[in-house]
Formats: sequence, structure tokens, C-alpha cells
Amino acid sequence: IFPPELRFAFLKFFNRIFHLFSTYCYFDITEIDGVNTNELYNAVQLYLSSSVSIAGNRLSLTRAVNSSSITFGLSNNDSIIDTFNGVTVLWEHVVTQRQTQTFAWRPLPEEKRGFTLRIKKKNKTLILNSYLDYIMERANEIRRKNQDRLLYTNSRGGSLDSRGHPWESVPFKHPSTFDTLAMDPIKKQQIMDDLLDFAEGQLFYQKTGRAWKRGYLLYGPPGTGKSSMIAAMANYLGYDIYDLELTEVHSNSELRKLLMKTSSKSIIVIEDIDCSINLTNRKKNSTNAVTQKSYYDPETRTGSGSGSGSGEESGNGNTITLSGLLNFTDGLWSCCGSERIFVFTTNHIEKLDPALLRSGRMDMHIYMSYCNFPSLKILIKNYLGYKEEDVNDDVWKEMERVVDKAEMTPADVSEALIKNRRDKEKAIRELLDDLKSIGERNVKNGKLRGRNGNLTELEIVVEQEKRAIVDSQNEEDGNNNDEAEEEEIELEDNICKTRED
Ligand SMILES: Nc1ncnc2c1ncn2[C@@H]1O[C@H](COP(=O)(O)OP(=O)(O)OP(=O)(O)O)[C@@H](O)[C@H]1O
Ligand SMILES: [Mg+2]
Repeated sequence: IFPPELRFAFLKFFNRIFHLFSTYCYFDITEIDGVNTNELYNAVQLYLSSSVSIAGNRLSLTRAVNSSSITFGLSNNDSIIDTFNGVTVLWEHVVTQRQTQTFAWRPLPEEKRGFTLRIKKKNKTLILNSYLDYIMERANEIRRKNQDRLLYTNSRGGSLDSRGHPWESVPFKHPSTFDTLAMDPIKKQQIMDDLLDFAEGQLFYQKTGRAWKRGYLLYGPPGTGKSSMIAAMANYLGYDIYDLELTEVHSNSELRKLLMKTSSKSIIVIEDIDCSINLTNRKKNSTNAVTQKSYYDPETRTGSGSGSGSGEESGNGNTITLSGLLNFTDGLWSCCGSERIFVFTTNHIEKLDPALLRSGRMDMHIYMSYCNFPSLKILIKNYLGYKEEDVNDDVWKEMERVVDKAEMTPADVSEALIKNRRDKEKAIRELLDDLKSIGERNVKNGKLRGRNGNLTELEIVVEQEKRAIVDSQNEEDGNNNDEAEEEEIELEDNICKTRED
């Protein structure tokens, strides 16, 4: 009876009246906003998948590629209740068919999806902003938990890819955990507690005015589990790893750019830090062995070591220097972003510049030792599936007696165990024999390596012999004189250093 215009006007009018008196207000969060994907939509979806207990009548289940967990979400046109700060809100998942498109910049999905949030008007100002912030935060957390962690490298040096990122990433799937890591259980627990304190310590760092970051220095001989420890840390906290290849970085400013492009909740790793710095400085001073040596000479360094000795070197900005590195971990730039862990590893802590070691720089120095008795037990348990009582008491005692003298690395021990893992008894027998014979040989040679993994006199000789062989080979080749010369300087330098040791 009514003309359509009038009917429409009536409807509009009633709608207005209705909204005026309604106690609720509504917010639409559509999946696609114009042509852009709406980040909030995805966040809400993830958030609802976790906070809502499985109570709805119908839920949709999803599992992302590579993910290890299943998430569930609201099915189409279903609704669910959530509470935040004591306020109850209602979420509805609205799905409608999209009208056929005539023209679009990019094909849109056939369905139009969106969430509608219903909040009581009186609560609107109270919670809306904080609620949405909270949802974004929770969603990021869930995403991180579901996704596999990433391992980033800067193999391209400081150059950027098409999206402006200097880092390349691959999924990080290292299986090492603190359970599989063989080391003194007490020390292990200390490290785990420290990590957890750090990860949960936002308030503490705020209160004390410190940047939310922590540094670990892992040192010890090769094969004692330094890299495994880093993987275990990442797996424990669920952080990404940035493996910084210092030799690929050409200047301090490049280093800073790399740092700026790291995300929070990550571990930034520099492996073999002594070699990396050594290398870059050597390149610079390759014609002058004396200056190179004096870099490590404590006498030539002035004072309490805030990197002042190398400060002048940073002047030209072409090479990366110690002070650049210290600024990277420690300076103002280190706090762009938060919740980051720096891990440096080295085989020779005694070669490191004191500026790197001073307190407050690397918060924890962790010595990864040769295999001791507690580590040995862990390895045997992990590799052979043996429990304490599966091995004869006398054998344990014998192992305890010889293991320290043998100074085998956990890598050596695990190798020995893998070799015979089908025949467990043989594995134990051979391991004990190995430990005994190596231990005896060590004792007979009279020299065990020091706690810090310093070279023994015997090893220095072996080292020098090795160098001599390389040297003579270079002379024989003789095709590239410059290179040979450089090598020679390097050799002299190294021999000097080992003698000093
Ligand atoms: N403490 C350990 N616990 C369990 N496995 C270990 C341990 N140490 C070494 N391994 C085993 O030995 C292998 C080599 O260890 P890893 O790469 O962690 O040593 P590293 O200390 O980083 O050596 P490098 O100084 O040469 O880099 C690992 O794959 C791991 O299986
Ligand atoms: Mg390593």
C-alpha cells in the first residue's frame, strides 16, 4: 500500500528510535576493509579461538600450515559471550554472500565476513580501547605459540630485500631442549630460572629503569653444547633467533640497521665472537701485524674498558669495531624494541676484550664444560633410554671416577653412544673403555686442559706444527704472493699468542 520510498523512510526512522533507546552499541569489524585486509579481524578470530572455552554449539577447527596446534573459532553467524574486566560483551560472526562483482582491483572472496561486537553503551568508553589492545596483544602471543619459530641470518650483508628487510629467515626446527642438554642440573636450572625471570620481568625492568634485554656469554671448548644451548633457549621461551654473521657486516651503521630490524621476543646470536672481531680488524690491519697484536694486548688498552681503546677506529665507519659492537648490545640503539636476549659464544674467553666482559654487559657468563658425571648420566639416559637403575652401580662408580680425567666433550660422548645404540650394553662398555683409556693418556701426558679450555703445551706444539704445514703448502702453491704474505702474518701472530698463553 505504501510506496517504497515511504516504507524505507519509516524503517529508517524506527531504526533510529530503536537505537536511541537501545542499551547496546555495535561495532563491525569486517574481514576486508576497502581493499586492505583488516588486521583486527584476524586478531579477533585468533583471540576468540583461545579465550572462549569450547562451549559454543558449533565451532570451526583450523590448523595452519606448519603449526603444531589446532585452533577453533566461531562458525558462521554464531555468537559467543566474552568478559573483560568484569564487563560482558557479545561477539557475533556475520557471514553474508557478496553480490557479484562487476569490477574489482583484485578478486574479493565470495563471502563477506565480519565480527560484530556488542557492548552496553555505558561500558563503551570504559573498555573499548583497552579491550581491543588486549585482543591484539593476545592474538600476537597465540600466533607466536602456534607458529614455528624463525631463524634469521644476514647472509646478504646489510643489503635489503624487496620488502626492505636485511634479514632472511627459515623455519627454525632445532630439536634441542633443556631436557636433552647435558650439563650440570643445578646450573641448568639456574639458567632456566634466569630466562623465565627475564621473560616475565617487564614490570621489573620498567621499575628499575633498565632496557628490557639480557646478555649471555657462552664459552667453552668446541662440542660442549653452546649452539645447542642457544637452540634450547629459543625453544624454551618461544623466541625467534637472529644469527648475526659479523663477517658479513661492513660497518657500524650497517650493524645498527640490522639491529633496528629485529623484532622483540628474539635472541640475537653472535657465534665465535673472538674470531669475528679478530677477522675484521685483521683485514683492516693486514699489512701491520704489530697493530693487530696490540689490539689484544691489555697493556696498550687504557682504563676500565668501555671500548675506548678501539674507539678511534670507529671513526672512519668502514669497518665494524668493538665499540660499534658494544653500542649494538648496550648503547641507546639496543633498546629500540624490547625483550631481547643477546648471546655471544666463544671458544676462548681469554681472548675477549675486557670491555666485553665487564659486569653489566653480558649479564651471565656460562661455562660449557667437558662432559662431567651429571652430564654423562643425562646423555646415557637420552641416547640409550637407560634409567639410573638400568646400569650397574659399579659401572656408574667407575665412570664417575674417570669421566673428569678423560675430558671428553658431550659431542664426543654422544658420538660414542650413537655408534652402538642398537647394542646398549656394548655402548656402555665401550664408552667406559674410551673414558678410561683417554683419561689415562691425559694423566700420562701430565697435562689436562685448564678450566677455561686454554691450550696445553702439547697442543701448542701440535698447533704450531699444523700451522707450519699450512705455511709450507702456501709456499709451494706460490701462485698468490699477497695471500701467502697475509697468511704468514696471521701465523706469526697466532704463534705469538699461543706462546703468550
Ligand atoms: N651439552 C650437550 N648436551 C647434549 N648434546 C650435546 C652437548 N654438547 C654437544 N652435544 C652434541 O654435540 C653436537 C655439537 O654440539 P654444539 O654444536 O652445540 O657444540 P658447540 O659448543 O656449539 O661447538 P662449537 O664451539 O664448535 O660451535 C650437537 O649436535 C649435540 O648433539
Ligand atoms: Mg657452535
